[in-house]
Amino acid sequence: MVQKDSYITEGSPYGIYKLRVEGLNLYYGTKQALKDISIKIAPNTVTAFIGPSGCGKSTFLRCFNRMNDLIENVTITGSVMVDDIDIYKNMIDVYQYRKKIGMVFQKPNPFPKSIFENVAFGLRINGESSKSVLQGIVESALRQAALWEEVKDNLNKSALTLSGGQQQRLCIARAIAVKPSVLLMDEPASSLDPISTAKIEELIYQLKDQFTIVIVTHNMQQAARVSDKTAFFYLGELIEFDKTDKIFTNPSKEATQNYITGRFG
Ligand SMILES: Nc1ncnc2c1ncn2[C@@H]1O[C@H](COP(=O)(O)OP(=O)(O)OP(=O)(O)O)[C@@H](O)[C@H]1O
Repeated sequence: MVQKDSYITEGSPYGIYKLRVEGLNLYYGTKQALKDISIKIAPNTVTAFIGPSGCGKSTFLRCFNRMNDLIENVTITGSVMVDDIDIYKNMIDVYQYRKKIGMVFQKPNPFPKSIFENVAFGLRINGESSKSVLQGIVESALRQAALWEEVKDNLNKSALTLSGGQQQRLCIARAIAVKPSVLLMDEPASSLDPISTAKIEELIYQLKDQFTIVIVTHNMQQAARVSDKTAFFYLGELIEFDKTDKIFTNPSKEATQNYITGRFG
């Protein structure tokens, strides 16, 4: 039996990685934005992507749910394996696949619908119509997103009446209601005040029991607080990937050291 702790800290003793990328290159037209990226991410961990603006963090994050497919002129080579399946191979049904991957964006983007319908949205699309099932899952997702107590008496109110921090937790509830196995977060707290940010960070920490989480952040304190492992990117390359403590206290590469000490970026 694998000890969960060794799973988390040492990666995967039996080679079971949730996400495994090998030799990934991505071009926007002729401009290369990602260069020969390889990385292995263990299940039930939080991985932070850090690096100066324009280094490719968001582009790389979008490779995991094939969102770059929606951008014209993008070419991708190499492999991105999720649960040991290469998601860029032709036989993948992208629409079905994306359901496994939740995404939370920088700016909260609730639909102009009620709080309840925002969380129920993906479930309804998946064909769930039973009121009691929907109610149960909506409540559970809102509880997991630490929003239930604040909204339980107002589930029919428009989501747009919530504060920014509440809206972001609602978006997290919406993402997790359909039970994805991976949760991608692109600077999820950058538009929020410190109290809302602390709530989101607490949430990320708790959600890793159920999901594999990858978060892009400009905030190095945040990366240090919430992540198990940190990947430092620079000019489209993955410079260093290691345990978060190591990256922030004793990085192996000079470029990482320069970045975390604020010498550039
Ligand atoms: N849709 C696009 N078309 C062309 N180039 C793009 C596109 N999106 C990103 N790029 C370029 O790819 C590079 C990486 O951008 P990306 O947004 O991934 O970086 P980032 O590290 O997430 O930056 P930031 O921290 O500022 O969000 C940049 O040079 C950017 O200009």
